[in-house]
Amino acid sequence: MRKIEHLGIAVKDLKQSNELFAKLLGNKAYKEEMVDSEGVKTSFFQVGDTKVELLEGTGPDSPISKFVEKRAEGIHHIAFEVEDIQKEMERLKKEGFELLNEQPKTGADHKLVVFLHPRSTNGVLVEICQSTQ
Ligand SMILES: CC[C@@H](C(=O)O)C(=O)SCCNC(=O)CCNC(=O)[C@H](O)C(C)(C)COP(=O)(O)OP(=O)(O)OC[C@H]1O[C@@H](n2cnc3c(N)ncnc32)[C@H](O)[C@@H]1OP(=O)(O)O
Ligand SMILES: [Co+2]
Repeated sequence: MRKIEHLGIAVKDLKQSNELFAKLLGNKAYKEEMVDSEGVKTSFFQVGDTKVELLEGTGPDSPISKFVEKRAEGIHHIAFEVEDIQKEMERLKKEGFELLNEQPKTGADHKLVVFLHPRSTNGVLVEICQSTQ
């Protein structure tokens, strides 16, 4: 794995949180993007060599809405950048991690993504992602 690509933070209101994080980080989100397949609206902030991804659920079945409902707003996942996602999926499967999807999915910000179930990663939802750019 190359680096932490982003930290995903679940929020109730993306607009309000964009303002809050712009104040906190001293710069504005560089993009907003809907990912209908995941039921999320996202925004991205560059922080040095990595990013913060804010996520608001778009409906009650969204993983983000469920997370906020069951727990609270807060850190939702950690995303690691990989060079070859298929190769990394094979490696992680062999190591006994539980992959949540059989094939990479299209994520936000020009990425292919795969998630690992938090029960196989000490309670932390892990995303691995490969750039498509
Ligand atoms: C925008 C695209 C992409 C990107 O490009 O960056 C994204 O980041 S999308 C982010 C949103 N998408 C996802 O989160 C997809 C992967 N997640 C899932 O498949 C599910 O959320 C889940 C992790 C399998 C949980 O789903 P489910 O079992 O239906 O939910 P429950 O609410 O019943 O939770 C079961 C169990 O898991 C715990 N949980 C849920 N979410 C998390 C989390 N983010 N981190 C840690 N633990 C989590 C939840 O608390 C339950 O635990 P117990 O109560 O102890 O059973
Ligand atoms: Co993410």
